[in-house]
Amino acid sequence: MENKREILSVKDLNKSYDAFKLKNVSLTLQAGSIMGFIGRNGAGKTTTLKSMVNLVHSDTGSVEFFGMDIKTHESEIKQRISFAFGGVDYYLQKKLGTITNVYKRFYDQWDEKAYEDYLKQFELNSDKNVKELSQGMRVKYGLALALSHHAEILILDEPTSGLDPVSRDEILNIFTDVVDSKQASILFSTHITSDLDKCADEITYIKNGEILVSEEKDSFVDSYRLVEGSMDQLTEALKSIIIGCHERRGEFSGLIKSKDCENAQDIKCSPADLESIMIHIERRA
Ligand SMILES: Nc1ncnc2c1ncn2[C@@H]1O[C@H](COP(=O)(O)OP(=O)(O)OP(=O)(O)O)[C@@H](O)[C@H]1O
Repeated sequence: MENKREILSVKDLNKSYDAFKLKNVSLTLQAGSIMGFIGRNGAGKTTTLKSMVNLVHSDTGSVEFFGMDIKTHESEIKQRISFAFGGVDYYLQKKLGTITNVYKRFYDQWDEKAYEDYLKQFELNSDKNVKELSQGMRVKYGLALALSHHAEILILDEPTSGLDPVSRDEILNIFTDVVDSKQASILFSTHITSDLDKCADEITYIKNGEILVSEEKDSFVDSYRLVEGSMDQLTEALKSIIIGCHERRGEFSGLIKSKDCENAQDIKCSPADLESIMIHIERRA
């Protein structure tokens, strides 16, 4: 990626609830990139994202946006970022125009022309109430707000959940347009790994409150291969390198590290995708 510049740095975040711990969570986001944040239900994605923007108070650790600490420069940082946890699903009885009039007062860099353009592009009508919008339209409205104050980083918790494949594709296209035109970088959580296959540059994977991996998506995906075969092909040597082996109807499937491919000759070995990697890693004891 050209012009790597770190615009978000999370270091060793810890947060304890009664039955859950976020443990030493660290990640960095580069300018001009889309980072997908994945993990099972309850793995700690929302807690991490909320801790970043100080909606959850971490016990220890630091979060810096543009080199400034969120705890000491919160209002300055919040002028330059945007975050959304779910689509706009509050003030259901209010017109979009009314909500926008309140929202825009918080932002020094509000750009009315950009906002009008996004409304047009997303086919949204200011005179409609939120309750009249579909889920996809609510997400688009949230994006129109986020993008109209020149936010440099968008932090979005499951922005595509509940959307049909066509609406999801539209949202992902908007993400890539925004990043490619250098308007903003995006960090978003999702369970829909195929969305990330389409648009993410980087992947951060959290498991049980700990970051398992945070790196470039292509190299992460390429570091694994999917192996399949009949049970009699599952030798002791293969068992020692296979990850998350699963047996079904006399056939096994699992992951191996790409570097171990030469030890799995005569076995069907194919490229992995994020979904298969996640499934097998989660199956690992
Ligand atoms: N305010 C809270 N008090 C106590 N426990 C909490 C609180 N908020 C979250 N948790 C717990 O922390 C864990 C992580 O929750 P979190 O919402 O961060 O997970 P997630 O990865 O976003 O999950 P999902 O994909 O289901 O949205 C869960 O076990 C949850 O019950």
